[in-house]
Amino acid sequence: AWFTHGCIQERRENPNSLPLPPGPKGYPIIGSFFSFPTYKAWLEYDKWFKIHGDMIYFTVFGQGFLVLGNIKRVYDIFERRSSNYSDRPRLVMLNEMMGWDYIFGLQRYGTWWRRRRRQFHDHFHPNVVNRYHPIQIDAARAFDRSVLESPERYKQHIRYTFADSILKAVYGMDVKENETYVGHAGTTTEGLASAGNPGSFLVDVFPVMKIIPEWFPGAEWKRKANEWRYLNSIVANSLWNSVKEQMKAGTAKPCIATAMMASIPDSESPASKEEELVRRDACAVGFLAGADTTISSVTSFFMAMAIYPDVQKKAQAELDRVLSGRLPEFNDRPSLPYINALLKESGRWQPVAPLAIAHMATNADEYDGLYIPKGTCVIGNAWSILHDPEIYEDPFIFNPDRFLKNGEIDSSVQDPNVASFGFGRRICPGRFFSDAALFSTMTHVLAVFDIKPSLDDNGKEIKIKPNMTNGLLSYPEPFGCRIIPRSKEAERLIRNSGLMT
Ligand code: HEM
Repeated sequence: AWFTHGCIQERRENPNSLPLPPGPKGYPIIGSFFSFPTYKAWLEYDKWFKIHGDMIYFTVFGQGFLVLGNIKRVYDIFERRSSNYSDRPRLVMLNEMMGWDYIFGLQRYGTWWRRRRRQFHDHFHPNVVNRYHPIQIDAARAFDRSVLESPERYKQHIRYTFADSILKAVYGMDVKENETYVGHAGTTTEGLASAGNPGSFLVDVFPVMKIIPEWFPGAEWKRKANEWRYLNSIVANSLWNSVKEQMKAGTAKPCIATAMMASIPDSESPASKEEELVRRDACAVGFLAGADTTISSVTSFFMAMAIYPDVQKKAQAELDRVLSGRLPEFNDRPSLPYINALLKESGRWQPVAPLAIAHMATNADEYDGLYIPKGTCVIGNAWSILHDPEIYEDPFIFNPDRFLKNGEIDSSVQDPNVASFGFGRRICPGRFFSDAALFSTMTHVLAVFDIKPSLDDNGKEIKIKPNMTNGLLSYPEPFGCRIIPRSKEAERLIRNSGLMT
């Protein structure tokens, strides 16, 4: 069995003998093992929806999978029946072997998860995230300066910028002194990206493979798992312990970690160790869950701007009108409808998590005359929802105008946030922080730089194909672009931006 929980279909739970949802034909025992998609599964599922309908069910070695293909299905299941569909499958590779268990995004639905999510929510809900706006503006301006110095390293600058703002907000620390941890976090999330979709590693299908030793031929995955596990334990503990030391010495800067530490009940009480662990984990998740997701979004934005120069020009024209020669601030946002539409389109065009993160059915259920077994792994295909041509005309084109009517955001067009940040009780709790990070970074780039495709040896622009990588988190495949200051005045604005913050 794949997961430690609920993988056996129990006949007595289906007293009405309802049929299972439709899906590809499987074989005895192995089920749909040979057709189980592991490469860009969202595209394969999208094809299956056209054959079997908007909800597909199949099994692989007894484990049931339900994939939901449109907004009605995800709403019915993840929102209206959220008490039954908020659990997570336990993946052997991710949870047991790579040591990702302390991250509540991957924890089972229950008290352990709820306590961490509540701590996290207290510091990331929409009414408090504006506390971090000054940090995010500083970071965006530092990003502009770094890109001016070395535009070819813009991807490293994105990582550095985001790490800087999250480190400051969560741990009150500067990225300069903590680059090692940023590197570790990057390496561990690479592991998460590759192992997070069910079926990515054979050990998920055959847990007995756990006992294979590292030195065994072909056991590279096992060596990798051990390395990721080691780095995870460093990331979980080191930054938290540093803040603890600083608090004792009276040198800690006020931040989320200090606020959380101050709220730990009396250190003599037996519960306090556990309370500390809950807070330590809630801080670490901010550092880990936010980085690569936001980085992928910003990189896709660069890719879109290089492919769609007219969109870029429109966005710059709007910024120029509103800013008249200064850099952006958060309170400019209501005056920037085209930029707001561009942000929405960035969340839709190349979703960072095309299948979100799989949920699991706690109990057997009956839905729409169909039977959903207990322990079914339930996947919302965010990619399909965000590329539904009925809702978004020409879905492969990057077109912010689809969200505008008479120069204002058209609220009748479906907001990509209904799928891009996941679903129901597990919806991304970092989305407000992320939205602000994307606004500040994208506006700071567009205000002062032009983004263009790289040139070939004959000085001709190289056409960029918007290809994305496989995995739980999907990133743009490498592409070349040039980032050039828009004018001498823009360059001066960037150089002086350090003096303004
Ligand atoms: C573009 C940026 C981001 C995207 C696209 C994104 C997307 C997602 C998705 C799809 C999920 C899974 C939801 C589900 O299970 O249905 C998720 C969960 C989560 N995200 Fe994000 N995220 C982003 C940024 C962030 C940031 C900046 C943070 C933290 C500061 C964060 C923290 C989390 C956490 C803690 C969870 C786990 C929630 C749970 O299981 O209860 N995310 N995110």
